[in-house]
Amino acid sequence: MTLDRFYPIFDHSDWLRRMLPLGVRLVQLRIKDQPSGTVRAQIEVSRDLCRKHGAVLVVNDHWQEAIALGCDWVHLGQEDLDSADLAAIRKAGLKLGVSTHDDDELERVMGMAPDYVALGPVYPTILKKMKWHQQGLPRVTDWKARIGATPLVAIGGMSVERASGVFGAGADIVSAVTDITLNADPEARVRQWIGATR
Ligand SMILES: Cc1ncc(COP(=O)(O)OP(=O)(O)O)c(N)n1
Ligand SMILES: Cc1ncsc1CCOP(=O)(O)O
Ligand SMILES: [Mg+2]
Repeated sequence: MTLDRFYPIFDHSDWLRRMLPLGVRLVQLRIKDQPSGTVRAQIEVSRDLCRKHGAVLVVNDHWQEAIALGCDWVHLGQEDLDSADLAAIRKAGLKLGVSTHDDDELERVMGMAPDYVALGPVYPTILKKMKWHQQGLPRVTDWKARIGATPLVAIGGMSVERASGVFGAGADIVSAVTDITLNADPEARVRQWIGATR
């Protein structure tokens, strides 16, 4: 299965309800600091919305809930991977996307046969405080050379205007948060993204 080249990330199923009808085909639900009942309910609603619209849902962090609720994909960062049960994730048939930021992390995750590798932040991000300021485009090219056929997701400070340069550097997929969620017209921005990536 080939993943769509545009990969928005949202923190609530209401965003998916708005954006999936526009043609989003790959989306992440990234919920932080919510009670477990809310997390489960959000995943369930998002799962059903994605099924209805024929989109791929990636659940961030909450791999146990993703298994329990019959989801298809999880995204795990390095700290998540310290405690996640990869065998259980694979046994349940879930696909796995992983975050990387440096050589050691890349070496670690390639041993897990991930279904995509994300590199970030390619550009400075305002979404969260990170140890890395910006990886830059040469790093995208280097990562792609090292992971071969595994899809490479570029994340961090992405915008419609930056997408073609990032694809040119070797990314297969571009992921964005605040370029959409903080835009004055998020629907129009998603339409621009879809136009720029298909
Ligand atoms: C596509 C994509 N890339 C990277 C991340 C970051 O994951 P992680 O390092 O676990 O950090 P949190 O998002 O959980 O704060 C991601 N979620 N998606
Ligand atoms: C979660 C995450 N991981 C690396 S950069 C990033 C944030 C991306 O957000 P934005 O697209 O707003 O920079
Ligand atoms: Mg995480």
